[in-house]
Amino acid sequence: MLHTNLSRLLASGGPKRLISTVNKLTTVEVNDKTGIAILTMNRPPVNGLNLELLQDLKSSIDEIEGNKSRGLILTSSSPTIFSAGLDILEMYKPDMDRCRAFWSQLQETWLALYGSSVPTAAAINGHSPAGGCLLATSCEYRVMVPKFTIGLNETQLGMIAPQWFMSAFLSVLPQREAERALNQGRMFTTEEALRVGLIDETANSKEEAIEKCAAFIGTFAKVNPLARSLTKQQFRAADLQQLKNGRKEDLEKFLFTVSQPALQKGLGIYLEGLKKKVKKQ
Ligand SMILES: CC/C=C\C/C=C\C/C=C\CC/C=C/CC(=O)SCCNC(=O)CCNC(=O)[C@H](O)C(C)(C)COP(=O)(O)OP(=O)(O)OC[C@H]1O[C@@H](n2cnc3c(N)ncnc32)[C@H](O)[C@@H]1OP(=O)(O)O
Repeated sequence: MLHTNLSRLLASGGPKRLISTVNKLTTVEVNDKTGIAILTMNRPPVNGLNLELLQDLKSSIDEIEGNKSRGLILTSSSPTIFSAGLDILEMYKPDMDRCRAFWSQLQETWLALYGSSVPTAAAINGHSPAGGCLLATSCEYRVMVPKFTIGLNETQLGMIAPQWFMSAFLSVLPQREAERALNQGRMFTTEEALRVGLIDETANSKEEAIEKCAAFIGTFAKVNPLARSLTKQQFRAADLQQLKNGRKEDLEKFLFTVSQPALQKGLGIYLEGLKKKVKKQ
């Protein structure tokens, strides 16, 4: 079968062409034979989504859209973290001009990924909280390696996930499951995520996860690309439009939220907790 051959080729490490080294925090590798692009996040230690990583992600997505790749697989160069979500340092004691640019870029990058015309899949090779989960659920397919966690934990930080985070989550999970998980700020283990349908498959390694993502993308090999992409866009149009219409209001809500002293206090305590955890190990 064509898609099986595609995934074998990709996994075999077959002929790969590095077509972009321009961005500092992401790389794009397109397999010459399969035409599938692997977009890798590379911002140690945890792929925290700061302004620059979000800019590089957006520019890599644009590049993949422009070079006629047959699909996009999003993954991470870290062996244990897909993405730790938004870089909390962008929200803690922020410079308000940068904070504005940061949130606007997050909106821009999400619109590009969720609305991408090429088939998208996430090879989740590590923990994927909050913004990491947003990236994964914005893709059409998810394959995750065991012993990691994924979910929208915003309420655990005293924050509210914006409507468009919920839209991506709701494109994967039924409303009842999604509502409960968001209210709890629940992080799912790989096994739990598979059980509820937050991920589609598990894989024993990053390579196998990429292979399974490639197999998913291969299922479109015989489908008319324009018909496929317009169908996808119709499914996602209302979610995309909702943010496009409300971008300014969403930005103002975010800036208001981060300027609240109670939120700043909470973030400070949360960051301290992350650092203490490091010292204990
Ligand atoms: C009505 C209102 C309507 C709408 C609302 C409007 C606006 C909404 C407002 C706000 C929305 C905000 C949305 C936020 C979404 C997010 O993404 S918030 C970020 C959430 N992320 C997390 O909670 C993850 C925290 N990190 C971890 O759990 C662990 O680090 C992780 C499991 C990822 C990895 O663990 P481990 O391998 O053990 O690594 P360490 O914990 O040791 O971490 C290494 C260093 O990295 C630092 N770090 C980790 N995560 C982050 C992060 N997200 N941001 C910044 N820094 C991070 C950690 O402190 C360590 O730093 P050190 O080396 O000690 O300096």
